[in-house]
Amino acid sequence: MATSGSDSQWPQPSSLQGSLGNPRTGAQSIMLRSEKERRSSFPLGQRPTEPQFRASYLLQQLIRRYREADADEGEEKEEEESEESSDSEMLNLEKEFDGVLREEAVAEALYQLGRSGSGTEQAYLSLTLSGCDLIDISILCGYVHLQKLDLSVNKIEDLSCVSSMPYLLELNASQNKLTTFFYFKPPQNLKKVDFSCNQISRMYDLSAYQALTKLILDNNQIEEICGLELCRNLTHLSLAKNKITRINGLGMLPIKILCLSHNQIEKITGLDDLKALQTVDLSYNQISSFQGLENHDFLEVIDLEDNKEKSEYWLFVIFMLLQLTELDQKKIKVEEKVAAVNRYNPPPEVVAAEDHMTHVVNSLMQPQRIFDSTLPSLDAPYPMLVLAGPQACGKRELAHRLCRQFSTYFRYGACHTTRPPYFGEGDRVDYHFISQEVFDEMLNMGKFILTFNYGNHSYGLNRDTIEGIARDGLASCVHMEIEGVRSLKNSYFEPRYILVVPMNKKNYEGYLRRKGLFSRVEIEFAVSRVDLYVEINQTFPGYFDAVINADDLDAAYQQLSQLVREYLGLSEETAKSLAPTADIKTSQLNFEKSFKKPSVLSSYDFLDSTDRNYFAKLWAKLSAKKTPVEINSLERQYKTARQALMGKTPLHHTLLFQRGAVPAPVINGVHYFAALELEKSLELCEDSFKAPFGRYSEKSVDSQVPVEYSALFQPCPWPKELPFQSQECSIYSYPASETSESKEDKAPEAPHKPSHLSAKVSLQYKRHQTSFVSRPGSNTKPTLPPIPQGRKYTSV
Ligand SMILES: Nc1ncnc2c1ncn2[C@@H]1O[C@H](COP(=O)(O)OP(=O)(O)OP(=O)(O)O)[C@@H](O)[C@H]1O
Repeated sequence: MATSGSDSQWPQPSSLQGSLGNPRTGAQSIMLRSEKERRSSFPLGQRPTEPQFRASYLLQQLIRRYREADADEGEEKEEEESEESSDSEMLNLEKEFDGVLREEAVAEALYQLGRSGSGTEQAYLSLTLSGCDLIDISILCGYVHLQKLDLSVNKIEDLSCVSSMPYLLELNASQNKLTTFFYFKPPQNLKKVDFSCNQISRMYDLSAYQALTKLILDNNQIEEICGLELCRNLTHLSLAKNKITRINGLGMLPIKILCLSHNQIEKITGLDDLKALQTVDLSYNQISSFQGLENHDFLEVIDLEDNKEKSEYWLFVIFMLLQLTELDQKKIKVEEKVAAVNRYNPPPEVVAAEDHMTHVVNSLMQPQRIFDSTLPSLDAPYPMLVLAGPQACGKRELAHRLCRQFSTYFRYGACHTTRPPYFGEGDRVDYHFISQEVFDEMLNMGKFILTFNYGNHSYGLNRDTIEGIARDGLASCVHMEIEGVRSLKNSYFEPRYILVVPMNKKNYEGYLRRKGLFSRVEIEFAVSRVDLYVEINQTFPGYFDAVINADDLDAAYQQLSQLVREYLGLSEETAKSLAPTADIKTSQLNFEKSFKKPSVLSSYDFLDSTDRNYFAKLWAKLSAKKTPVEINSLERQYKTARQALMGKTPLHHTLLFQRGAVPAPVINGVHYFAALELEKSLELCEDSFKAPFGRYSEKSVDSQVPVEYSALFQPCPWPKELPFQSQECSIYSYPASETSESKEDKAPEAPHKPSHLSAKVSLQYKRHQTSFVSRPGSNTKPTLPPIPQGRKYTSV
C-alpha cells in the first residue's frame, strides 16, 4: 500500500480503510458514508483541523462498534441473517465497482490541511488513492489545490486531470496503465514524478517541466532517453528495467543519482558532462568496457554488477574512479585501491619488479641449469657494464667501440629484439633480430634476464648471451633504456651503470630527424625521455655510477674509455695497447705486456686471475672503505638536501655538472711511502688543518687521503691531452679544466692549507705519478677487474 507516508503517526485515510475492510469492497462504501457523515458534522464553511478530523472519526468508529456489541441476544439470529444479506450486498457492490473515482472516496482520502498554493485559502493539499482499482479519475479536475497526489497501484490510463492542478509538487502514478508520458498541462512547480511500472514506450520533450528534480520511470518500455535537456534541476533520474541500449540525451544535467540498471546498454557513453554524478547504477546491462566513467570527481557509489566485463572489472573500475567508496554495494578497501593502481598504472618500480619476477618464475619452471659463470660468488658478482640512455643517443656505438678497444676485457652483449634491422645493422652484431613468436617463446622458456617494450617492439637481454660471454672469461657490455636498468637492478647482477645522455636536446632532436628512421611522435618521445634520465639522476644520486654527456660522441667515448680504464686500473698507455690492431703479433705482445708489467697495471696486485676466489679477493681488497668519490657524492647529496630544506630547488643538472672535490686516490701498497710522506706532512699541520672528511688514520695501503688534498695525488690520468676535461663531462671528480699540474698550482689555495705541503707532496706525486688509482663509484659495486682467463667453456 502506498501512502504519502509519514506526515503523522495518525493513520492516513487509506490505511484506515485497510484496517477496517477492503477498500474495494462494500466496506469502502460504508466507510465513505461514515466519512461523509463525519465531515458533515462540522459546521459548514468551517472545515475541521486535521487532529479534530481524526479524533471525530475514531470516536464514531468506537460508538458504532459499541452499539453492535450491545445488541439484544434475541435479535441475534435476525441480525445474522441481516448481516449475511448485507455481505452479499457488499459483494454485489464490489462486483459493480466501475473504477470511477467519486467524491466520497476523494473526501475520505484527502489529508494535510494547509494554505493553498495561491495562499488565499485553507485546503487539503494531499490526496492518496493508492490501490483503489481506479480507472477514471476525472473528478480530480476540481481539486485544484492539491500539491501531493498519490495514484499508485490503480488502473489509470488517463492523467489529464492533472492539468488542472497548477500547484502540484509531487505525483506518484506508478503501477498504472499509462501509455502516455506527462500527458497533461505542466504544473509549473512539479518536482517529483514517479511513472514507474506503466506501459510508457516513449519519452517526450519535457522542457516545460523545468522544476523537475526527480523522475522515476522504472519498469516501462522506453528505448531512448530524450526530452530532458532543459530539465535543469533534475538531480535524480531512474530508468531501470527499460529497453535502453544507449545512454544519451542527458546533456549537462545536474544529475547526482542515475539508475539505468536492467537495460541493454553496451557502452558507457554520454556521461562525460554529468559533472555532479555521485551514484550510478548500471548493473545488469551488457557493458563490456567501463571507460566513460572516469573524470567524475564526485562519483562515490557505483553498481556495475552483472555486466559483460571480465572478472577483472572490480579492480579496473576502482582504478578508474579512485575516489569511489563503494562498488556493487560493497565498501572498497585501501588495499584494493593499491592493487588497482599497480594493475593498471603501475609505478616503474612495480613494472620492473613484475618483469623480473616473470623471468625468474619462467626460468624456474624449466629444467634447472646452473649458470655458474655469471652466478656471483659469495663476495664478488660477475662484472658487467651497462650503458643506459635514450634511444639512439649513441650508447650502442659507444659499447661497440669500447668492446673493440678493451677486447680482452669486454664483449658486446647483443640483446634480442623483434624490431626489424635498420640498414647496415647486422644480425647478432647489433641485436639478435627475431620474430615476436620466437621472442614470446623465449620469454616463456625463461630465457631472458629482462625484457622491455619500446615503440611496439620487444627487447630482451638473453641469459645465455651473458653466460656465453662470461664463459669466455669476459665481462659483458650491454646498452638499454632505464626500464631495463630497473629490472636488472632486481637481479643478482650488479653491473656498473653509466648514463649516456644528450645534454643538448635540440641537437639530439635534429640528429634523430636526420637519421630518417623515426616518426615525429617517436622523436618527441625519445627527446622527452632525456628529462626523465636527468631527473632520475638528480633524484637518486648514485643510481648511475657515472654520467657521460653524449652531445659529442668522440668526447663521450674518450670519457667512457677513461672511466673504464679507471675501473680496470689501467693506464692510458695500457689501454691503448689493448686496442686491436692489424698486427696480430703486436697486439698479442701488448696483451701479454699488459698482464706482465705490474707497475703499469695498477692496484690489483696481480692476483692470479685463475684463482677460485679471484673476484672475492679483489672485492675484499677494494671495498673496505668509501672512496672519496662516494664521499663527495654523499656530501653533494647532503648539501642539496640542506639547500632544499632552506627552500632552494636543486638545479636540474646538479649532479651532472657539479663537480665535487677531486677524488683521493687509493694508495697502492707499492707506493706506500708516498702515503707515509703525506701523513708526516699532515701531522706537521695537524692543528691548523682539519680535513673535511677526516684524515686517514692508519698507515695502511688502503688509506685514503682527505678529499681536499686528493688532487695532489692525482695519478697519471687526465693529462692535458685527454679530451674529457670539460666541466660537463662527469659527475665524478676528475679535475675538470685542469691538468694535474694546474691542480697542483691550485692546491695551495685550499683553506688552512700550508703551502709548503703542496709542493712536497706533488713532488712525490710526480715520482709515482702512474701508481695511484682512484676508484669511482660505490663500494657496494664490483669494480671491473681483469677477467679470469682460465675459466673458458666450463660446461653446465
Ligand atoms: N633488453 C633491453 N632492455 C631495455 N632496453 C633495451 C634493450 N635492448 C635495447 N634497448 C633499448 O631500446 C631502445 C630502442 O632500441 P633501438 O635499437 O631502436 O635504439 P638504438 O639505435 O640501439 O639506440 P642507441 O644507439 O642509443 O643504443 C634503445 O635505447 C636501446 O638501448
